[in-house]
Amino acid sequence: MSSSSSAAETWDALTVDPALLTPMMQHYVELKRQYPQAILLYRLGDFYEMFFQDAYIVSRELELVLTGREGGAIGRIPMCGVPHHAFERYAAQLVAKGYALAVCEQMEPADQAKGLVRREVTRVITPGTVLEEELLKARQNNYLAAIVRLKDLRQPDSPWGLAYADISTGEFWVCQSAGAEKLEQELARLQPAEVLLPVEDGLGLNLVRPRDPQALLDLPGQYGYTLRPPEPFELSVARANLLQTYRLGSLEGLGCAGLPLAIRAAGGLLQYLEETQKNLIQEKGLHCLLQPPRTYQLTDYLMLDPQTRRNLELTQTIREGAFAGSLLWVLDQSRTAMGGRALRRWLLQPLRDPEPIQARQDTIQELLDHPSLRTRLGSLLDSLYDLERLANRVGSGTANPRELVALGSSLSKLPDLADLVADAQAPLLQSLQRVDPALSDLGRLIERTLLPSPPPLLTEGGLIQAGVDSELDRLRQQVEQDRQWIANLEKIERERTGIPTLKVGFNKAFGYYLSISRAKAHQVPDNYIRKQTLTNEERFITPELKEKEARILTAQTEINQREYELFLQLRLQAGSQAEPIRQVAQTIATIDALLGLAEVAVQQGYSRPKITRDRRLWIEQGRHPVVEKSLPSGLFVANSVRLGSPEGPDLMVLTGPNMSGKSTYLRQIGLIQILAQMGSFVPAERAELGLCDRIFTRIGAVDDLATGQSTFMVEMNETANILNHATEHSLVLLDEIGRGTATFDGLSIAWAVAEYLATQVRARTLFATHYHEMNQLETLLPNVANFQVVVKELEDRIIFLHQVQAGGADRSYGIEVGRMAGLPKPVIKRAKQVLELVEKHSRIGLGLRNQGRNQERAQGAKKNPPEQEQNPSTEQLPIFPDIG
Ligand SMILES: Nc1ncnc2c1ncn2[C@@H]1O[C@H](COP(=O)(O)OP(=O)(O)OP(=O)(O)O)[C@@H](O)[C@H]1O
Repeated sequence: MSSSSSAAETWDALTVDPALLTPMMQHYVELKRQYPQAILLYRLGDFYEMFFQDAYIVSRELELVLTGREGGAIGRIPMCGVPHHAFERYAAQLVAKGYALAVCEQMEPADQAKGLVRREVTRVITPGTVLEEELLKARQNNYLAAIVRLKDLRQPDSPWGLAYADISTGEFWVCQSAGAEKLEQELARLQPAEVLLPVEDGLGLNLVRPRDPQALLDLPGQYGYTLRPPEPFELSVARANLLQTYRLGSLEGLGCAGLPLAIRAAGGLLQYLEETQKNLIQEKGLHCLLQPPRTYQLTDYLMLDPQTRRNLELTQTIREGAFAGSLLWVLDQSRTAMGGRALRRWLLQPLRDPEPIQARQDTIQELLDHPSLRTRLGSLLDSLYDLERLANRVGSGTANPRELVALGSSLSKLPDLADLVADAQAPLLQSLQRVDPALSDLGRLIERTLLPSPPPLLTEGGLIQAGVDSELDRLRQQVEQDRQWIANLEKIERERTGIPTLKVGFNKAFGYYLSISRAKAHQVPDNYIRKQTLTNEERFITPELKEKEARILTAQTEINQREYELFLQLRLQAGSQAEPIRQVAQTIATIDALLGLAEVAVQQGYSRPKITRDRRLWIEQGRHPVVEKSLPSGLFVANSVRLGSPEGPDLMVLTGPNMSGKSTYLRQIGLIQILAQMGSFVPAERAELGLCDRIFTRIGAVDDLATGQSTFMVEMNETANILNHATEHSLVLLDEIGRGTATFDGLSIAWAVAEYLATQVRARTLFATHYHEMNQLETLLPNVANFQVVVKELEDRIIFLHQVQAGGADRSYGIEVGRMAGLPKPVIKRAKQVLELVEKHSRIGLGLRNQGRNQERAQGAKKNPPEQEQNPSTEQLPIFPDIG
């Protein structure tokens, strides 16, 4: 970096002495000090410029050239700019990286300014308050969250309150709970774009970007935090804010009256929006942008921790982080973006109450039974726009003409939608039968008022249909006549002057003119006034021509103004219906998501699972939804499972060679349970499933380099988490616990973990392992059963059958798999010798060879399970009785 720029690096717009700056830079610095937390984009002609530290940040983040500009006595100051027409693209990148932006516009044309051009910050965009369509992901919510915690969350069971909202759709939720782990789970589910946090010194550093080294120690570092002053988060202030915003007398109806931390978080969130969205809400208040908060409890839903979401590849694959290959990729056949968002929410937050699950199932069933309804519903949904986000665009008064047209065309289709489901039986479908007449009227009004393809700008006319407004029609007619007069002028003047090459032209500088070649210029009549002389032509005007032109211009300005006013009236009228639009949008989103699930069920042959209130996990001929779809049709081998019923085992020890399909089997069971609890049909011939409270997974080895933990440490952390939190209603999927350390340590841990899960927790567990010694557990505990994925052994190779059968495998075939992978022959030969020796001499091998003799004792232990439950000291099972 040059010496001048390194000097510049020390300049700080927040501390620089304004006396050293030009008047314009003084103004910049003044604004920057009002928005210290944001990057200030300062409009200069066709560019948004950034100066001082912002110039460095933006040039680094967007890989743009860092330049400089004379700043006054101070000399050159660093500068970086983006062209105004590319604003949205650059803004999207900065917001995605967690920056807040303050956008300063020119409020008057530079050539009309007396002195300094008037400039103002017209909006502040923060990652959680984005409304612009271009900056939002269509099929994902964009959440702003607020957290209130009483003390450091690293202290056990520390209570917290959470509020979150998506201001592009109007959703607003609150909850209150305790314990850092649960809060982390909620944040991982929501992936908030921005988290608000009250802090005592909230005005110092007030933006902590994702992965900022200064991150708050008791909160996950992958989110961006905006530190806020504490007052709006105080209970009395927050409560008053909620009551006032939603014009309520009490919070009882919202269900959060007794949840002070949730109320505080909600109040802080509302106040932040009031502050940052001033422009949007000034006339109407925040209730037009956000629905009243809905209260939920974590126990209303199947809890999925971040590892489980990742391991089961619910929304993205583990390896590439890609959407293709995830469960959502298979499931999402929704036609609208709002349906896509609903489905994603359901997948990340499956239900635990059988009733709403059955309501979704009933809808899917009815759609399955009526193929023509599916087809017609599908094509109607295809023609609908994102009503949920459009509701908020009109509610906030930011919708452009095209968006209003989209709203109108969607609303006027509501009666057609109602007709389609007129005979429907499922209550969710029936909820589309009642169309609020105010909405279909509004749809028709918009369609009657606006032209079908208006320009994106509001001020250039071309918005309003003929016949809507008599004054507008009169002005248009007058302009039309005057234009016609000008169009005829050419013919008339050619005849009058006898100059056949005479033309009527128009340019921005002079307006209309009559053009005549220089050779004929002497023939012009007296009333022609010469305006401009070019090489080959002379340009003239006449008083009459100018008069018509002036009339056209004035009328055009009036037309534009009138159209603009009519548009604003219409938008305001639409805005007053934001809440009913939002509600119908949510119903349509639900139906769209369910129609997509019905299509998947048809295409992939899914069946309706029976939801039970017990602990059964019965799946007949289940398949992995993603692996099945990735393989040629018919190649996936279906497998069954029966766990958790009174007569069935709780814990399955699953053995089998590498590559045989153990992980796939484990995952498919987790995925089927999630599908069932989100209300979907499942890839199985039949399934009967009790509702789970949580699904835990410990699958695969992922180094958590970011936290400096080794693979084994991560594995142990995750295992500890499972043992400490699983209940008898949980489903636990464990793949190769203990393989990250020495064999004997690993086996010992695996054994103890399985034993604890089977006897203490009694969670339904699938325990895949290469330690065949674990098969002994079956002989010792009544609720453990051995299964294996079988292979066919040929003389020179093994064939993977991917079939799960009762009984434990006695071999790993690890060496065979190594040979298939191309390990050199001498290595394979030597490995076989070593294996033989190890098996002969290891304590484990010895113990297991002796186990036959201990079978009887073991059977005795098996017959007395209640005693084991009551007295933990008897649960230590005799593994090596003859040796120890
Ligand atoms: N039921 C099945 N039907 C058809 N193919 C399958 C089936 N299960 C697994 N496979 C295929 O076998 C591959 C290996 O499966 P998986 O990763 O589940 O094996 P694994 O036993 O867990 O292996 P390892 O012990 O090495 O981790 C999968 O990528 C898939 O292509």
